[in-house]
Amino acid sequence: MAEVLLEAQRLTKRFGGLTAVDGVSLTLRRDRVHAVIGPNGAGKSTLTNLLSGDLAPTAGRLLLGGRDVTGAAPETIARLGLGRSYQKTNIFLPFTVWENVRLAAQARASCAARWLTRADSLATVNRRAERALELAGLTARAQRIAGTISHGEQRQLEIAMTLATEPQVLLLDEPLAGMGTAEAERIVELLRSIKRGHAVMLVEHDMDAVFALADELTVMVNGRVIATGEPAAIRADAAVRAAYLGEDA
Ligand SMILES: Nc1ncnc2c1ncn2[C@@H]1O[C@H](COP(=O)(O)OP(=O)(O)OP(=O)(O)O)[C@@H](O)[C@H]1O
Repeated sequence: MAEVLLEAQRLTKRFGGLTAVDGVSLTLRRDRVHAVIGPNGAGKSTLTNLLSGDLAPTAGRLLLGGRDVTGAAPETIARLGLGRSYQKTNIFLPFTVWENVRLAAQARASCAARWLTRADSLATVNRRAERALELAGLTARAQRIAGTISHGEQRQLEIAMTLATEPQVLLLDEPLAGMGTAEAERIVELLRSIKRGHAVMLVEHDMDAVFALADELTVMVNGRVIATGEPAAIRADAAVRAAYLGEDA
């Protein structure tokens, strides 16, 4: 079995009287895509925020690379190897594609840079940015202004910016949102290629993409996990079909 990079143990998040995430356990492994699906309001974004440290859990534990990071700040969790993309884009539209990716690479380097000479750190940042652009299939777009590339390319840029921090674990929140079929197919191919070396958690409503990519799925409804397993088992699960796919059990 591939190496475990992230483990959530019975994570819970309450907002006042509402339990948005209710005792969710989840394991992310290197070289695997783990999709989290569920209807609107199921708690997928809240779970993502718990894993990235953007929200602190009310209860439960979070382990990253075997270290307990429960309640740690997002910057600490990012430094320990977790990168995430957001539903709302973080791109600086007036800047070039290259400048956006370089800024993301620089954010990661700011700590390490203290130990390096300026020239070394600059070279490291540039190398990291170039690699991220290449992995995301955007090398040919490097000098374009980010606001002028297509919606699909902007989502690729978002992924490149996440990769530029050189994470081990990637949390991708609806990377296919608002895309046409051809663009979606390109991103599916891209995600398939970047899963090598990374543990990927994919939150996505596009079921074709989910079933094309996922090695494992977790299905959430009302904050709870109702099923976890391989795609074939999830497809066949009566509770999932009834609760989520809208079919009679
Ligand atoms: N900051 C918050 N304060 C109060 N309630 C919240 C907060 N964030 C989320 N919720 C509630 O928690 C529940 C889960 O929301 P969440 O956004 O995690 O679901 P989701 O599965 O990501 O939905 P979608 O697919 O629409 O993005 C919802 O009932 C939502 O209204």
